[in-house]
Amino acid sequence: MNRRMPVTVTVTGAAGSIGYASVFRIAAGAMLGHDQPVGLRLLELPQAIPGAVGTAMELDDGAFPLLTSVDVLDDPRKAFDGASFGLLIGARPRTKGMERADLLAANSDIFAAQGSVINDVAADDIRVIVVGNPANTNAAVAAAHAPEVPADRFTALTRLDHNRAIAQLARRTGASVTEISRVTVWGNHSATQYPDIFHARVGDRSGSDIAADRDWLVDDFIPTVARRGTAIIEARGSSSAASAANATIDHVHDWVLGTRPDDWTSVALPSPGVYGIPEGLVCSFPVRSVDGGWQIVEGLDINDFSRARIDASVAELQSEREAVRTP
Ligand SMILES: NC(=O)c1ccc[n+]([C@@H]2O[C@H](COP(=O)([O-])OP(=O)(O)OC[C@H]3O[C@@H](n4cnc5c(N)ncnc54)[C@H](O)[C@@H]3O)[C@@H](O)[C@H]2O)c1
Ligand SMILES: O=C(O)C[C@H](O)C(=O)O
Repeated sequence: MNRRMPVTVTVTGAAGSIGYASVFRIAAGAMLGHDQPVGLRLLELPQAIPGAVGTAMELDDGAFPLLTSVDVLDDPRKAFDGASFGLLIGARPRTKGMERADLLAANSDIFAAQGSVINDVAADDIRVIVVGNPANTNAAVAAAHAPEVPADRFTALTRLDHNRAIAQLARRTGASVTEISRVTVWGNHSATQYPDIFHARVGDRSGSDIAADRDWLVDDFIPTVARRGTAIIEARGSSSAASAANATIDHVHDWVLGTRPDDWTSVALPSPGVYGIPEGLVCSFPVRSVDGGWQIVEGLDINDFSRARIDASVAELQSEREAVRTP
């Protein structure tokens, strides 16, 4: 019999594509472990409540041993009350022909309001992952409206980019994904992101050896990873859903249960001012999870090739930050 207390996980946009692809795996224990009971709160806009009710019915029908409760709510204050995890997925997704900049104004109000509610009612150990785009800046907005929550509890999803980079590297080298470690995605979850393989290991090969083929690196690897989201929108007519849900679960799983030994992952979190990245900017870094908190891997040599690309993505983050109003 399981004697651990259930933890409350609030999922916003629960009736949407990523929400739907996430909640069943959370209920099955893939995110917090197979010994951790979970109470799910599904937050939706009023017009999407019927869809969320249907999802809740299906969760019931899964008879998940770890799932202790499911609540469908349209009131953020009730949804985040006592929550230990906030998966902030609900947002307006980018559709064909829409620029990310268009999303800034539409979404910053949502994340300001949710940050403020999290500040007021969430559990003291609240950990937030922002998935809704533009994810880095939305996380910065939410954090800015939650002054009583430590800023490093607000993160944004770049694990999908990290996983995409590993998959492309595996395809290129013929290695299994399990043989690949120490990949880093720097910067923004956007086309300016920089997937860095200079410190990676692929079996017994070094990433810098693989990166020596600059034509492949510049013309194939980096743009394939950085533009994968757009390629998926073009192919599917809507943005990635199952892979985004998978990455969200990977992110929280590693945050709570730790990163692989001798490896790291990529997470966007407020910069403490390392690697020349301005303090407070929600930027993707190489990180390890230690005792339930993210620690940036410091001291990596950044060559000129990498520096220019990191700086370009950081410049974009700065312009996004300037475009949204924060207190
Ligand atoms: N960071 C990443 O790696 C990544 C990857 C893929 C998609 N995304 C982003 O994730 C977001 C969700 O994508 P999706 O495909 O699930 O979209 P979707 O349109 O299928 O679902 C979004 C859901 O959010 C709900 N919603 C909107 N505003 C809300 C609010 N204020 N409170 C609660 N719910 C709200 C909508 O009613 C809808 O059901 C989009 O912004 C998309 O661009 C991010
Ligand atoms: O919605 C998008 O803009 C794309 C999405 O963030 C993705 O990376 O798949």
